[in-house]
Amino acid sequence: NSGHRRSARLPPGPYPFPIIGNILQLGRNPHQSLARLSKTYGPLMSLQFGSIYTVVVSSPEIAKEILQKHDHVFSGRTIGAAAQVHNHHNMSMAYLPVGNQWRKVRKICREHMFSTHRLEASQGLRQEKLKKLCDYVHQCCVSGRVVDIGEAAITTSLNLMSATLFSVDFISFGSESSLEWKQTIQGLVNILGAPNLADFFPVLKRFDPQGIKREAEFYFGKLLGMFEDIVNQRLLSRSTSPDSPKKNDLLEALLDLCEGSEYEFSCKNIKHLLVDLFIAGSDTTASTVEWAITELLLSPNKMLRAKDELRTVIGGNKQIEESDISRLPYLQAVIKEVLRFHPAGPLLIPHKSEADVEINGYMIPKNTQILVNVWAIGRESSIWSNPSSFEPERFLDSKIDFKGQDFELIPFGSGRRMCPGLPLANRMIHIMVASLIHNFDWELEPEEVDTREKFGLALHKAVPLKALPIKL
Ligand code: HEM
Repeated sequence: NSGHRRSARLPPGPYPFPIIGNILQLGRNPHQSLARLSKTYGPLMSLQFGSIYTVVVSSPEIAKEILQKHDHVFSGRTIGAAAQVHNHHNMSMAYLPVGNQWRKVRKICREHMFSTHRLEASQGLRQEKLKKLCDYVHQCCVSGRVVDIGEAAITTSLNLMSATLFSVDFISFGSESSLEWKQTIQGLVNILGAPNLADFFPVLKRFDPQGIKREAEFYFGKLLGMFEDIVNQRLLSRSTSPDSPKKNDLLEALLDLCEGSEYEFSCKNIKHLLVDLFIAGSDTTASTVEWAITELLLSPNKMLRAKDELRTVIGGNKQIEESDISRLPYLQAVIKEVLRFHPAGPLLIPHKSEADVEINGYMIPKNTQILVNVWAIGRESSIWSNPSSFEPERFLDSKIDFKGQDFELIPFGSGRRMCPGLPLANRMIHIMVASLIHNFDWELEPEEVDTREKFGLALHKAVPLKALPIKL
């Protein structure tokens, strides 16, 4: 609150206007505006968004202080009105405070979904979905149709996720149900990422001036209903044919947990967990794939190098498998470079301080919203040479990785709130990008590629990439 401002020890920042504070300075692309402001005010900067006092972190050193050294204090979340509908925030992994229930949900996912063992067991399911992507692009080749890469990527990431989570043949390219899933999930992603005046000004909360809460209620309700159908179908098949072999997926494990007493987990918890995983995992993965293909098309030499590596390591017409990834160092460097240059969560998910803490000689009061600008860190010229050019080579002789230990590259965050989906995301991104470039050549249409960004819960291309596939 504005009282904090009078203390000389708060981090510096631009002057806040009465009532609105610094809201107008956010602009359309807050990650870019905040990166510019931090050039003036430094890597620990204060802003006031209506009633929400916010600190923006823009250097690896301070990110380390916040996400590692003082992790226990900064692991809270600020929760907007949109996330509170259907009581989601009280069951959601992404919004629950760090405590027993949050630990329980993270543990369930770690053990039953993201462990190497589980991911190895489910990779065959993903392999089938990858083949669908290749078949679809192949059809486009035959009929001379351009492919909207972002669309193809979101359909595929939804399919890869649904295969891993509940082995359902989810959506097919261009089908009606596919459109419904995509629109519902993207609708929810957009609504959760949209700045809401009712969050900045609590007096407006009950008026819902932008209709965000209403829209969130609609999309959440729809998605919860869709997952309910899937859960009910599985419950039915478990009860009608108890002797048939168990499915090797997260849903089966979750239903087992519901039946056991160990976890106190209910069908309701399952639905809310599935919502979280789909919201956090599908759009982020798809937009990363779209950026990767965009950057490779803009740098024909790098595209050639990535294709050469695939031809040498995998050979001819074979489809890539997840176990090939470790033998593809150039592809890995490409994906690291994409995550540096176009991190899907440019400001992470906002954190919140749970107590007063001193960082770098400045006071950060309890309940401060914390934004970590990983986009700015990724483009900082004192850390990276030629930060605004796409150079996967920079990672070839470097040990820097995005697993949360190297604070100059933290697209998945770090510390206890770090993205739990990283091991799955890592596999999905590599196999999608590899499939798209190994099996096809691409011709750009139109000639010029637009690389502007559109801010949201996931950072997207403002103009979708469309390219014509050519069968090799
Ligand atoms: C390119 C792909 C992805 C990127 C860049 C990404 C990035 C992130 C980031 C930056 C956070 C917030 C970390 C923080 O607040 O400090 C996060 C949280 C989260 N991610 Fe991911 N993610 C990706 C894919 C996935 C996938 C595939 C899943 C699940 C299947 C997933 C599930 C989650 C969940 C549930 C959270 C909330 C965790 C919590 O608050 O405890 N993400 N992710």
